[in-house]
Amino acid sequence: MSPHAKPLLRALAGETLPVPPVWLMRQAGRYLPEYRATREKAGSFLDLCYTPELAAEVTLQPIRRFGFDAAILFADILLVPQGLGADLSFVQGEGPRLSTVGTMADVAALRPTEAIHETVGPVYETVRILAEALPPEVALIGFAGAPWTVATYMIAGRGTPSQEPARKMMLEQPEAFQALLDRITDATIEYLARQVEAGAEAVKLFDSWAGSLSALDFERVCLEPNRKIAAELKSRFPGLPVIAFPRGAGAWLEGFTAACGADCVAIDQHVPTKWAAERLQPRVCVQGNLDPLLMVAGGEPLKAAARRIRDDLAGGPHVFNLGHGITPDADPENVHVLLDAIRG
Ligand SMILES: Cc1c2[nH]c(c1CCC(=O)O)Cc1[nH]c(c(CCC(=O)O)c1C)Cc1[nH]c(c(CCC(=O)O)c1C)Cc1[nH]c(c(C)c1CCC(=O)O)C2
Repeated sequence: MSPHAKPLLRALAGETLPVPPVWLMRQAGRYLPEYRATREKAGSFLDLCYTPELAAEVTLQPIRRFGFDAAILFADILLVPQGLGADLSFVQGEGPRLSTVGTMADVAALRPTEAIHETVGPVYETVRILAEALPPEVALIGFAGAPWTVATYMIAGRGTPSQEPARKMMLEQPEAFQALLDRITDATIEYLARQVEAGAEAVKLFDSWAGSLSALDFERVCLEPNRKIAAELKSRFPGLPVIAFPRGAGAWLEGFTAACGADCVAIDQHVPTKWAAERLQPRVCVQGNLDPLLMVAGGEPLKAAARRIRDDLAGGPHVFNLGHGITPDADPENVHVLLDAIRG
C-alpha cells in the first residue's frame, strides 16, 4: 500500500476527503481502563514512556478499541529536557517536576544535543515497534514539544498557570533565554529526525502555551523556532508532513500559518471553524477543534458540535481532532458517539 493511501497522510498532503480522518489528542490516556492497567504494570509514568513494549501497547490500545486513522507515539514533551540533563519526575496528581534553568550558567551546563539519545533512545524503539505493528491504513505520528512550551517547564520546573517564570526570564535575561530556546530547538530537530528514521510518518509540534506570549514576542519565540524545526526536517526528509499546534495563538494564527511552513495547523476550540475555513484552509490542512468537555458531556451536544465542525471544514483538507487533549473524566463510549457522528 502506498503511504498516501492512508487517509491521514492524504489530508496532510492537502486532499479534501469526503470523511475527515480522525484521531484525538491524548487518545492513549487515563480515560481508558486498559491504559490505567498498563500504566500500573509499568510502575511510573516515566517507566511507561521508557519501556518500548508497554509504550507501544498503550499507543495501540485506542487504535484497537476505536479504529482511529492515526496513532500518536506514546511519550511526553518533557523527555527532551530530561535528555538535556534536567531531573524529571511526575508527582501523582500534581504533574511534572523538573530541576530549573534560570541563568546562562544553567544553560551552559545542559548536556550537548548528541547526548539526548542516550536518555530518549527507548522512544525510537517504541516507534520501530509501532511501525511494524500498526494496521496498514493507520498513520504513525511522532511528536515533540515546541521550544517555547518546553522552555516554560524547564524554567519554572513545573506547569504554571500563565508561564510567568519563563516570561520573566525572557524579559530580564534575554540572552540566556534565547540560548535556551536555541538549545531546545537543536535537540528537538535531532529527536524528531530519529523518530522519522525509526518510522514516524508525520510529526507534530505542541506549542501548548503559545497563547501566553505577548503579540510582540510571538514571532521570535513561537513562530521562529517552529519554522526552523519544520524547515530543517523537511530539508532532511523531503515531503515529511509537519503539524504545528500554536495553541491560543489568536490573531497571530493566520500569520503563523502563512510563515511557519507546516502542512497542517491544529486549532484549539476557541477558533471559529468558518474563519479557519476561509483564512487557513486555502494554505494548509486544518486539524481540530472539538471542545474536549464535549467528550465528558456526550449526547446530542457532542453529535451536533462534531457535525458542525466537520461541515464547516468540509471544503478543504481537514483532520478531525479535539481543541486540546481528552481528559481523564471523559467517557470512552462518547468516542463511539463522536465517530458515528463524523463517519455516519
Ligand atoms: C504540556 C504537555 C505535556 N505533555 C504533552 C504536552 C503537550 C500537549 C498538551 O498541551 O496537553 C504531550 C503529550 N503527553 C502525552 C502524549 C502521548 C500521546 C497522546 O496524545 O496520546 C502527548 C502528545 C502523554 C501523557 N503525559 C502525561 C500523561 C498522564 C500521566 C499519567 O498517566 O498519570 C499522559 C497520558 C503527563 C503530563 N505531561 C505533561 C503534563 C503537564 C502532564 C501532567 C498533566 C496530566 O497528568 O495530564 C506535559
